[in-house]
Amino acid sequence: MIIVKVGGSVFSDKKGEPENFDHETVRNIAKEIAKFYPRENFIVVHGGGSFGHPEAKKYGIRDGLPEDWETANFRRIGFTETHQAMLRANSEFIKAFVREGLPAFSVSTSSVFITENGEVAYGDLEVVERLLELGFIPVLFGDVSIDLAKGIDILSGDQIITYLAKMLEPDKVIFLMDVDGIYDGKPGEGGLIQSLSRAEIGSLLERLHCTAAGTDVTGGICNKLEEAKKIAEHSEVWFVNGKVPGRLSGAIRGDGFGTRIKG
Ligand SMILES: Nc1ncnc2c1ncn2[C@@H]1O[C@H](COP(=O)(O)OP(=O)(O)OP(=O)(O)O)[C@@H](O)[C@H]1O
Ligand SMILES: C=C(C)CCOP(=O)(O)O
Repeated sequence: MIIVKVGGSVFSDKKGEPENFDHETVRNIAKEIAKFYPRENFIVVHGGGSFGHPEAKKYGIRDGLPEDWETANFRRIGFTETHQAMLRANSEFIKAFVREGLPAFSVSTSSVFITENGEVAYGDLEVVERLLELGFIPVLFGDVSIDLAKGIDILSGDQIITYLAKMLEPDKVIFLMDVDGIYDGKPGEGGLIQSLSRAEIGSLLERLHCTAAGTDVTGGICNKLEEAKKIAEHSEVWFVNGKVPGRLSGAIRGDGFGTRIKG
């Protein structure tokens, strides 16, 4: 089984208009998956991009539910609005996949996982496992979450993947990004790292100063590398450019262009 994370920067321009969606890129991703399905089983997880992140930021969802009723209710409305924005992004994914004959099925992350300070506290994967057994492609997404410590929070797609990898032990986890892989520095400045061991991630994080978070509410490239370090305990991890046709196929075959992380 292969888990594919479609980064928010792949399917939308995070600095562009709210809720912009790159239909052509997602159609190409679906076409590439269709070349391997059903020989391979897939779980797809997508990020927030220009859908979830602006709403989450506007309503301060990561700050949780305060005592003050007015502010708490503002955030409750924001919790709902952010989830609805993510459902709209998810619906575009499902439509694109179904058009390519892929039985993609939407699974709402906020109905499966409970967090504690933004980390998965527990998740009930029975539905996901049964969907896989029945030949479906479960499609999850970064979402709002009920949080044991803060009341509400955001659960990033990258953290969902870490939990799925730990519980389901996929053969491979592939992160699709809008750049060619992980760079030793800022993209365009540092060189592309084609191969990385799990043990080398710590020193890379130090070299990157983890300042690449940009406008994301869930931590950008640093969070991604932190999660990749945990995932590599269970599976091979790839970071490839999801905007360039053929790169996903290369990672699925195992001879692709991008960054490969081994345990
Ligand atoms: N050293 C680096 N290597 C690779 N990308 C980097 C690096 N430093 C900064 N970046 C930036 O990180 C971005 C990817 O992180 P980002 O959080 O936007 O990923 P995403 O998975 O597309 O988004 P989301 O979390 O919304 O799903 C790239 O667009 C890239 O410009
Ligand atoms: C902001 C929301 C709702 C989802 C965040 O998920 P990510 O883009 O995978 O970090």
